[in-house]
Amino acid sequence: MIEVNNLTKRFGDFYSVQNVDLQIKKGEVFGFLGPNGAGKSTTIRHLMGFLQPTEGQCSIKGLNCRQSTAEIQKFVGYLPGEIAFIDKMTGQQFIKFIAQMRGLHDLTRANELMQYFELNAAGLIKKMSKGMKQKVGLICAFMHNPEIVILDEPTSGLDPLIQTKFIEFILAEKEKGTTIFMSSHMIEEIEKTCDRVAILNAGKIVATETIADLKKRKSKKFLIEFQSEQELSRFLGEQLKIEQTGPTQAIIKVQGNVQTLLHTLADYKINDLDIISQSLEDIFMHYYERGGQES
Ligand SMILES: Nc1ncnc2c1ncn2[C@@H]1O[C@H](COP(=O)(O)OP(=O)(O)OP(=O)(O)O)[C@@H](O)[C@H]1O
Repeated sequence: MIEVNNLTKRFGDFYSVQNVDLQIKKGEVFGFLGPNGAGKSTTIRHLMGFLQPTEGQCSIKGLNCRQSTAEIQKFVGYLPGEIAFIDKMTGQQFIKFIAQMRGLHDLTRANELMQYFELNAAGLIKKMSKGMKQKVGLICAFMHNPEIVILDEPTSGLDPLIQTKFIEFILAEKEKGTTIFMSSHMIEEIEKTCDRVAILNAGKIVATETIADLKKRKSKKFLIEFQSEQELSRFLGEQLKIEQTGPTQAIIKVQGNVQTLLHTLADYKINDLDIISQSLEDIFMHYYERGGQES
């Protein structure tokens, strides 16, 4: 549905994105993560046909994004990272203006969305908060019921309540079969909504994974307080991933089955045991910091 092949963009001597490959299937919700300046918006701008690739190409439904921009925009909904609003318009006037440009006369869906996202769009855009402007952008991206939606940091500026509503909204769109490609810094929203995720670091894709696979790799840490130093030193001889964190305390990292650890612990005198679950955020952080080398 969405194809990015060997996309490379150079600004002067600087490579903003390099050899980026992405394939997003029909009906898939695909997350695009990466630290600030990784090249997410640059990739998205190529998909919308706003930038000419230095190398490679992007296509949506088989249409070249640079050559068929107008045609693609008919069936794609787009939320830019920074929206160019016409400040002297009210939110309602802007939504109507974008609808007219799209040849959309029925504003039923736009009104439903305004209600859903709790937006009063009667006021001037220039007087709106960042979150209100973001809601105007979201309504413009979805009001024509597009089959493909491309969102650049959709929850930026939204309060936690609306972020939660946004997650429910995306899940409902997914049910309807909408194909969604979204960049984000919110790992929770990616975890809850996406089928797959690609991680970009310094212009290059460092990982493309299903959320299900990432979740399987989550490890657990067991923080154990032994009754004595002798018990801990005896335990240090076990074939486990043990890190001593105090005279009688150790952390054991377990991935997957905890049976071996529990079985081993039965032979030791312990005072206390705490379990620390690794979050998906911890897994992502490895990609962010090390450029893809997971520990
Ligand atoms: N028109 C441009 N001219 C020169 N450099 C640019 C241009 N557009 C983007 N860049 C550079 O390309 C890199 C990637 O920028 P981009 O906006 O794509 O990152 P991003 O991943 O979207 O970041 P963020 O999470 O901060 O929004 C940055 O170093 C940026 O300065």
